[in-house]
Amino acid sequence: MDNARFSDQLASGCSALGVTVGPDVGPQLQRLMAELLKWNAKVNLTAITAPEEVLEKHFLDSLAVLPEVTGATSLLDLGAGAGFPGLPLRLALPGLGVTLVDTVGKKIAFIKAAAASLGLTGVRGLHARAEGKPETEGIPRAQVLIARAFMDLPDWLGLAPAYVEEGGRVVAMLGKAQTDAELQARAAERNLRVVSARAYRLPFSGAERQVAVFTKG
Ligand SMILES: C[S@@+](CC[C@H](N)C(=O)[O-])C[C@H]1O[C@@H](n2cnc3c(N)ncnc32)[C@H](O)[C@@H]1O
Repeated sequence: MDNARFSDQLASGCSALGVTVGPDVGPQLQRLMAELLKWNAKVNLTAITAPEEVLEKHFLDSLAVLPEVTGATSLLDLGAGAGFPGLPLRLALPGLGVTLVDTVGKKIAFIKAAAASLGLTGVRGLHARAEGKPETEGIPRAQVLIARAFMDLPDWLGLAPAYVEEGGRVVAMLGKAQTDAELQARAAERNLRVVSARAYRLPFSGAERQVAVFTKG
């Protein structure tokens, strides 16, 4: 994908999603894509490798949740894989400190290398397993905890509160939409409250997504 097409697709995708990013974000995402595809040729980081799909399914899907993250100063991305959604969110929100956690060392090695290559400050890759004990795991709490394609919602909501600072929120990026009643029930099981839930579609494939936000009590 050449630069002009990448810029056009990013702009039209952001517009369809109702999000805005600064002028530096496009070139930085292009560099991130180049790093991802270079690494992925040697080590398996993601099954999504066609540039158009990386742009839509990794980059734009990550940026789609900007409204749920904007305003936070710290973000913890559990099960970040090759850095999604944490890395695109950090690119769009330069003041955000982001910790990305994964059990797979090569994914964390990629995140660190990509952050260094892009000159990103405030990005920490952590090779760890999240099991609900942040102190012993060495995983810091954050104002906003986020995960995409990490665990089933009930398991995720069971684990999540341990990683959120007081007054913080849990952002769940869901492939399969839940009804309001289902979200309320899942939240109540874990002594959480639903703050918001929003369905959206990826701009080119039309794939359905949902983002739900929870807070304690
Ligand atoms: C399906 S991938 C999703 C990756 C990324 N969030 C995305 O949406 O592209 C799930 C990731 O969670 C990681 N993972 C699974 N259980 C974990 C745990 N308990 N702690 C940290 N990472 C975990 C896996 O290694 C894998 O990289």
